[in-house]
Amino acid sequence: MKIKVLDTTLRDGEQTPGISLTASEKLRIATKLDEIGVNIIEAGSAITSHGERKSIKEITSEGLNAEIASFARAVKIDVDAALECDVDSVHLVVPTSNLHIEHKLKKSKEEVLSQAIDASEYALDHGLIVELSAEDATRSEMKFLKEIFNQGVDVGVQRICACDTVGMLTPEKSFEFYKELSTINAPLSVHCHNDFGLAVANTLGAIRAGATEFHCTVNGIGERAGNASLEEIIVSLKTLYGKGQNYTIEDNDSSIYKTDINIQELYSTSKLVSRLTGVYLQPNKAIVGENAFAHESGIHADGVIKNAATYEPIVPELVGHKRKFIMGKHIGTKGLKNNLDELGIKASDEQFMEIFDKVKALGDMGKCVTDVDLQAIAYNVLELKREQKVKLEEVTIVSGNKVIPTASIKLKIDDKDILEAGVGIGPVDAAIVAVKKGISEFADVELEEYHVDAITGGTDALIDVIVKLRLGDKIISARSTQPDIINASVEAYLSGVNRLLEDVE
Ligand SMILES: CC(=O)SCCNC(=O)CCNC(=O)[C@H](O)C(C)(C)COP(=O)(O)OP(=O)(O)OC[C@H]1O[C@@H](n2cnc3c(N)ncnc32)[C@H](O)[C@@H]1OP(=O)(O)O
Ligand SMILES: CC(=O)C(=O)O
Repeated sequence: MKIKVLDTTLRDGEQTPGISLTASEKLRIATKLDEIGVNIIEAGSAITSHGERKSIKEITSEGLNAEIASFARAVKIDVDAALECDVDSVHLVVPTSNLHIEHKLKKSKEEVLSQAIDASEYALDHGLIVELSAEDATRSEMKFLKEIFNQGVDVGVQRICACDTVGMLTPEKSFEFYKELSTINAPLSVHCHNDFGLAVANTLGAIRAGATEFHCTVNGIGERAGNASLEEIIVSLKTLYGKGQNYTIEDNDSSIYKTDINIQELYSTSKLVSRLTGVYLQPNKAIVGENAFAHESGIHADGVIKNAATYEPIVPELVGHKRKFIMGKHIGTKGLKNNLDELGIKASDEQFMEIFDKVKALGDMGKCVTDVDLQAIAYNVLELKREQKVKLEEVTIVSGNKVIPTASIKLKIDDKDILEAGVGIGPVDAAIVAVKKGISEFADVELEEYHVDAITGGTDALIDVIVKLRLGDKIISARSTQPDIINASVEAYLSGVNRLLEDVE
């Protein structure tokens, strides 16, 4: 059965407190959603502001394949605002629970019903596709809900949607609820919120019951605890309702439920949305979190090395992610051997056990060992010394409340002095910009992640910086711990760069 995807990252997702995307950021996300096969993009809520209308217009003028929708209340001005943006459709929302009708709208049911139908007719008369949506549907009287939907269908709305606005469903109730609504003569859509952490399960329940479209957001962002997450639903539909663990890209059409989504782009889409919205992903987020395919425990790493299926429900490459073996307290010998092999380090049995003991000791101190830490430990044990290609000679920062943060940097690269300067959003950014310029002749190293932690809490704390750097396909993590955030950042960056450049040579 074909299931349509309405992605509302740019509307409900943007309603996450604190998020406000610029028009160009919205366009980048919309373009990505279109590329990965989203059928309907809810680009925003046109009535919201002048800026919102500008963003939606930029998206509608892009000629994307997806249907572009605007949220609209059941009022003429909202539909007019949507029309001004040249959208294809409106997600026309009307509250249906007594609670919302009496306390929020302060209207009677009859008034709400005629408001919904009038607004639907108005939108249809102006050439829009209408998805008539019931807000707080799951706390509404079924009789009234059906009445609104049936009257909507009678005047020509193309789709209906029932929203679990405050996440009150359970998977069982969801199945029953959407089963009942699936008897209405129109494609049925499900919109679930995650207040009890059940948005994805409830969405799947609704699809099992006959919903043929679901609403979702990338990374599950949205009001309060968020919405049902695109990546979790897609992977569940393709694998759990298909060939399970044996699912491969070639099996795209083998699942009971088929979507147009390119599953291999889910991780890159998640990263894009996380970066542009500034909503940092919890590491244990299913499918796309940094730990979703990371293994520290020795028993797990050993199992995964022998056969990944032992501790991975799907291979990470399926969603464009990567497997990682983390080095900490719980590491075992196989996991460590794997990481040393990846770094190209060969050790005798005795040397290996010495490296292993040192990693365990750091783990006991609460440390997580980065690739560069492991390399340093191994070189120490193996009594190897490698010359660093890029050495930091000087870094100077100018920063304050009345200047653009500026950094000048002196590097020694293969005994050649390099002087560079850079400006940035803050002093750390300026320093990294300057370093990046300094090494640009040798390598284009991308900073993929930057984490900073004040270890001892106060303003005089030791600063622990961990960076993740990419050079082509090669990704490396590196750290520096120092009292000064600029020095720690530059040192962590350069130690990662040196490690990456060793591989190039
Ligand atoms: C569950 C959801 O996600 S709903 C979507 C939430 N999204 C938004 O709120 C988008 C951003 N919102 C905004 O920019 C503003 O709230 C606007 C422009 C929509 C409205 O602003 P204002 O006119 O100042 O109204 P305000 O936001 O204070 O109150 C909302 C009004 O809409 C009414 N309303 C709420 N939902 C609906 C609806 N679906 N249909 C018709 N009217 C509605 C409320 O009753 C209230 O009207 P009232 O003051 O006459 O009682
Ligand atoms: C419409 C909507 O976003 C909701 O009811 O949750």
